[in-house]
Amino acid sequence: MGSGEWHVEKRSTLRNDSFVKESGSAPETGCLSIVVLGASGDLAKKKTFPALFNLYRQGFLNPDEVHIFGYARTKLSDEELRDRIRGYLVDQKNADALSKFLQLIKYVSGPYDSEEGFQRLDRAISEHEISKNSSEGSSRRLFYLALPPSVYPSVCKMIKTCCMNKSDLGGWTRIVVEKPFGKDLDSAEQLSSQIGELFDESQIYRIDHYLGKELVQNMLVLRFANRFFLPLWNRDNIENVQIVFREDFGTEGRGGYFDEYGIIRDIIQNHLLQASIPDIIFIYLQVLCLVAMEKPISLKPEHIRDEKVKVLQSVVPITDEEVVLGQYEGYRDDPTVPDDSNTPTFATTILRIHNERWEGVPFILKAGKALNSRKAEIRIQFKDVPGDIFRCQKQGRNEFVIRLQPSEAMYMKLTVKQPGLEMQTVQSELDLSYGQRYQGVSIPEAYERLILDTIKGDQQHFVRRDELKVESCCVGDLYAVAAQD
Ligand SMILES: NC(=O)C1=CN([C@@H]2O[C@H](COP(=O)(O)OP(=O)(O)OC[C@H]3O[C@@H](n4cnc5c(N)ncnc54)[C@H](OP(=O)(O)O)[C@@H]3O)[C@@H](O)[C@H]2O)C=CC1
Ligand SMILES: O=C1O[C@H](COP(=O)(O)O)[C@@H](O)[C@H](O)[C@H]1O
Repeated sequence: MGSGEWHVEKRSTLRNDSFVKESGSAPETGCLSIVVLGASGDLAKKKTFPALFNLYRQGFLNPDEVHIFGYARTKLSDEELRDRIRGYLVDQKNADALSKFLQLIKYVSGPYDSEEGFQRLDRAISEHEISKNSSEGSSRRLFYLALPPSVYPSVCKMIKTCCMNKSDLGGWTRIVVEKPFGKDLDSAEQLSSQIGELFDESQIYRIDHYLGKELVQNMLVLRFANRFFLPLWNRDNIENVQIVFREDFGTEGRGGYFDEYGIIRDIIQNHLLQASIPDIIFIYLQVLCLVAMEKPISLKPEHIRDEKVKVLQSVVPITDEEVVLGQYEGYRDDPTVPDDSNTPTFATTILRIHNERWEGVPFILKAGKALNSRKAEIRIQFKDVPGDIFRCQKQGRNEFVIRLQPSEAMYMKLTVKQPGLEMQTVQSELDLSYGQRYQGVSIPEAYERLILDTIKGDQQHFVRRDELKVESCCVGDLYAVAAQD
């Protein structure tokens, strides 16, 4: 390879071979049925079906093996469902792939709590399996719950009663559930128990799609494959860590869902921490874990998740003084939001981690909807240089910034000599912007990657039950503050 050239391996080779070797699980083949429950909804059309289409057109879903089923209460024909989602499937230019993909989709309408509907769904899946497996073989059934969490227990019960894979020769049944996983510790535990009575932990994939974002997936590599960071990543060198999520749009008709959960559960608990504050804060806990955790003993999912749990267990209870909540003007104008709603759409809080590495370092989490820009980033701010000899100028701090979106990038802010005859300092950047450095490489959408992981049985980027419990504990204080206000 010439200088300046680089080589991108196919994703399947990149991670999975090493992972499969470590975990000892063999790649699986055979008939695959993917069932999207809540197929009439917002998530299904915006994220789930587009991710499935992208996997299909890149060759990750074999048309000889796969069939996709939509299930929801709304009465629709197969063609009506296809028409609803067609506009969200990107590669409109590749009409052939698009129409072949749409033909793989069938729709079954039924309630979420009646065996009759799920028996019809089971028959549709079985017909597909029989048509694909001329001789009996392993069959794989993936149920994706693109639904409000309130219906998870009944849907899981129906799947267990009516729709499990029947092959004695292998295969599996897996369940993907979306956050928020409950509203507080009690409801999270209750939901976990209800689902846990029906399925093994190895069958349950709790999805937080921020864990599928390229730069979040890069965190372990950055931290543990670079000598640069190893000695600096601690309380001796780091002043604070900021994890920020801003959206420049509001609830847009999702108020019915959002108002019940709020920004803490929507984002902070899930994506940023995966604990339990307004929906936005939920997102942040997982990201925080990746920034703060110790090196796992291997890349095995259980080893990584063990280290994340330790971080969450070390989070100190949040105090009222370190929480600010707000609601954007106009939120209550959304017809799906109650006129007297007090639900926060903005939250900022400080988390403190009581361990040897992080004692005294504030982790500042900020998340908000309908702000003036859209951005998600992790900003590591370093301490000032001791004994600064450039006193004439106020030196900027060193910062390491990981921008998750938009335009994935990471850059280091550092002080250099201003070019010229004078000895003056100036802040500059070492910049790795993905758009420039990896031109022509398409970065997979988070959901693509995570759905592929569920098919491969890799739970590394999903939330384990005990992680969820500790998360809910650590943000429980935040919920309490939100409830007071
Ligand atoms: N939308 C998004 O961008 C994202 C959503 N999520 C998560 O995905 C899940 C689904 O979200 P989303 O698609 O936005 O939600 P929707 O409100 O669009 O609900 C999805 C479907 O569920 C059914 N449904 C809605 N409300 C109820 C109810 N009260 N009881 C029973 N069924 C109901 C409806 O189908 P029908 O009436 O036809 O049965 C609806 O089409 C949530 O857990 C959310 O947190 C996660 C990340 C992003
Ligand atoms: O889970 C959610 O995430 C989206 C933001 O996802 P992004 O990948 O587009 O950044 C957020 O809008 C939504 O409220 C929340 O439920």
